[in-house]
Amino acid sequence: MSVLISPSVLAADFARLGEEVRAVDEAGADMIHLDIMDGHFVPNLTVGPDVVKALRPYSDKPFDVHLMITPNPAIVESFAEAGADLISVHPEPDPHIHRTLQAIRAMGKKAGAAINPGTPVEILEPLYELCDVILVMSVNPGFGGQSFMPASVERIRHIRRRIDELGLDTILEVDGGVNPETAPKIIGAGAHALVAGTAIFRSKENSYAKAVERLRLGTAV
Ligand SMILES: O=C(CO)[C@@H](O)[C@H](O)COP(=O)(O)O
Repeated sequence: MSVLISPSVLAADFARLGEEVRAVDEAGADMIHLDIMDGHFVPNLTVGPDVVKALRPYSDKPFDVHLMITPNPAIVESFAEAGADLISVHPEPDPHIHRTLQAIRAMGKKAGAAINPGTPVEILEPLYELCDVILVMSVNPGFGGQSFMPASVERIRHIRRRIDELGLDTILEVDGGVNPETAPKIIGAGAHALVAGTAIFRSKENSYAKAVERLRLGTAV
């Protein structure tokens, strides 16, 4: 299975977001990752559905929207309407996570469950069948530029094993501190979708295409 790269525009130039989305699309990104934060579930604020909608014309690639928000069905729906293709939500703050995941699928979108580093992987047990994506946070969410938490490798391995045991084709995606050094460990543990902000938008060689390919191969190019 080839590795999917989903650049996180959290690290992009916010004054030129549309151009940045187009640039990573042309650089070979498989998806565009949009981090939505409400200042409650995580201590930061980003953008809402209007910005997602405004960015939609800049790329035909799937919009991979990660909602770091306290649960709110109307807000989830507004991101679907804005053009999200894949919507990941967190079980930690959501007392009705099954309903939320089912609602996302009912809107014709791929449903994802995202879990924080401190959340036991067992929280996913009742959710696997309802998910098209499992998003493993390898940093505490809220900010870009943090270091990959090494304990994530064992968590990824465990989730990969469960996906395979259940015979599912769930996308196993990892987000936080993903770079050319950590990518091989993440891929080796069984993930096949990588979210990266800093390693792409702030890569030293100043080529989004090289940065994307370097992550995809999990080696230097
Ligand atoms: O969701 C988040 C942070 O909460 C991530 O998507 C970050 O945006 C990843 O940034 P890097 O660790 O790649 O800089």
